[in-house]
Amino acid sequence: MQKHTIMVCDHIHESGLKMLESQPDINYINAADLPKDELLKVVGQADVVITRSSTEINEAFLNAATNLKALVRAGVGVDNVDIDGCSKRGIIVMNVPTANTIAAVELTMAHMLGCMRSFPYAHNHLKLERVWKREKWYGYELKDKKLGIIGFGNIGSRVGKRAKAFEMDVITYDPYINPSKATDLGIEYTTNFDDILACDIITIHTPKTQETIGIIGKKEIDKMKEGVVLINCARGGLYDEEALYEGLKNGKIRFAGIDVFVKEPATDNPLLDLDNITVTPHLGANTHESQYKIATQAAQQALDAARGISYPNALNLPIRENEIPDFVKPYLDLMQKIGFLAAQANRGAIKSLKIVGEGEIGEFVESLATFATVGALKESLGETINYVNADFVAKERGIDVVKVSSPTAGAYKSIIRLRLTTDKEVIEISGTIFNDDVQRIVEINGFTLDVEPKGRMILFKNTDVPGVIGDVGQILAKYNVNIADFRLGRDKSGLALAVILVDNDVSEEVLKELDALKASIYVKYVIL
Ligand SMILES: NC(=O)c1ccc[n+]([C@@H]2O[C@H](COP(=O)([O-])OP(=O)(O)OC[C@H]3O[C@@H](n4cnc5c(N)ncnc54)[C@H](O)[C@@H]3O)[C@@H](O)[C@H]2O)c1
Ligand SMILES: O=C(O)[C@H](O)COP(=O)(O)O
Repeated sequence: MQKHTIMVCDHIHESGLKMLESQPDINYINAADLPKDELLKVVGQADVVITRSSTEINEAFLNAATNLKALVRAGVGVDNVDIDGCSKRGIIVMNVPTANTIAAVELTMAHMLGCMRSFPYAHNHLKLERVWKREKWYGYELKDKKLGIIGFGNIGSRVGKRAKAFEMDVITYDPYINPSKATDLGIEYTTNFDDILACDIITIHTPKTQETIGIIGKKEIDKMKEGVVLINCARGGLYDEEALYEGLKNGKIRFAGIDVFVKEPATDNPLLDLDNITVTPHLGANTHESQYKIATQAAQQALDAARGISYPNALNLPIRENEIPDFVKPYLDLMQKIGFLAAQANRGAIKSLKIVGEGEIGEFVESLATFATVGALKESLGETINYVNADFVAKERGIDVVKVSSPTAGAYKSIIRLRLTTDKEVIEISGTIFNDDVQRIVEINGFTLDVEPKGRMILFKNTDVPGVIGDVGQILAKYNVNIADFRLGRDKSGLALAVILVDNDVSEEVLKELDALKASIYVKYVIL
């Protein structure tokens, strides 16, 4: 039995570990307790890894992970993963997007309440210092305060709902959502960031991207109300930490609730020296319920990926299987075969690929191009080319990939065409699907045909003179090569192209003999 290795690089709930341990085809390695430099020495064994935010998936990791095919981030944020680096290497990156939503939402509410009532400070005063001083701990209420939410996705929107239950006035800024997502909940939607800066409390729930790093800095804090409260349970660095420190120190920011830091573990962070901040060590996802869900989902995703079954929540696959209509799938499969066929029939350094989708299939030309590229490069790169790295590899090799779509397809409902140009020649192949799933090559280099693309195929171009078919048949018979199907295309200039499907392997000797026929223009042999 072929065994796949799944390595767990960070601590996940034992429910997920048990799922991995119990699989006969899985070699499971728990490397969560290894120091990260030690991890690099063993990660080369892994086909699939499961990680959390504590493992940096950078160049050094990827260079060490020589067998890695897929990575499961057991959580939401992938700012610790070099996704481009993974894509270049054909590594599929998945996350587990919603399993920790509630945990993060509730921690955000806890921080908000903690900030309003100085909860941890009052607690420590009594518990650690044994001081009973009720008048020292007057707090503030959430009711009637205005909450500004930056980022209204899974977490932000649920924070909004809960804030409404506290009778807060809520406004959100998220340029990427349909405003009705907020307004349907009675939450104001704004495209003016200053509306957020004018709030009593501000919380952020965006991913960490070039656009959101430092989205709150000194300039923004200057515009805020005196005594504003800031919450960050999303990612360190969304609030510029120096500006946050300054604002807390000079009292412009009355209080902050912070779960995440630029550098973690954050035991040396100057923010910890302040006494108007509540901090937690990146606990947003750390509830029993959420970690159980994340670990079991991550383990299942890792198992499916290791076995090549599916890649749920893949972030760098250009095509999401569940978003592709059923009628498109056989065209994609056919396009990959056409790419493979074309590259075998026209060996050499590929210069360009022109992918055309006509008719209904036209709008899926991007996906057709990915499949054509995989097919065309499979001849030279074998299994190292896949749907994740196809675009990168084509670019790296200087292959010009041209995509054309047209709403009409002549006599067909849809037709797909590939023109593959190498340093030697050009080949053009077109295909279509009949009766929903019957694949057919309908044209090769201008010759109209009707061939099922499968198995061993001889392409024989010749001058269209009497006796050629008989000669070809005789040679194949002489070498015990059985003909399964013989399709002929002819053109007006007196040339013909035969596509001969055969049951047995065809040797060089046979091909040479066919090519030696007087009528022969070329002989090509391909295997699909
Ligand atoms: N502290 C924790 O342990 C913890 C736990 C879970 C999630 N998180 C983090 O919380 C964040 C949100 O997670 P989610 O599950 O809600 O993600 P999500 O993808 O559901 O929502 C993110 C939202 O941010 C919006 N957004 C993106 N760029 C924006 C911008 N420039 N301005 C305003 N809005 C923008 C998106 O449109 C989206 O609606 C992520 O950074 C995630 O890593 C942290
Ligand atoms: O993005 C996330 O899912 C959270 O920040 C949780 O990260 P963690 O798995 O490292 O706790």
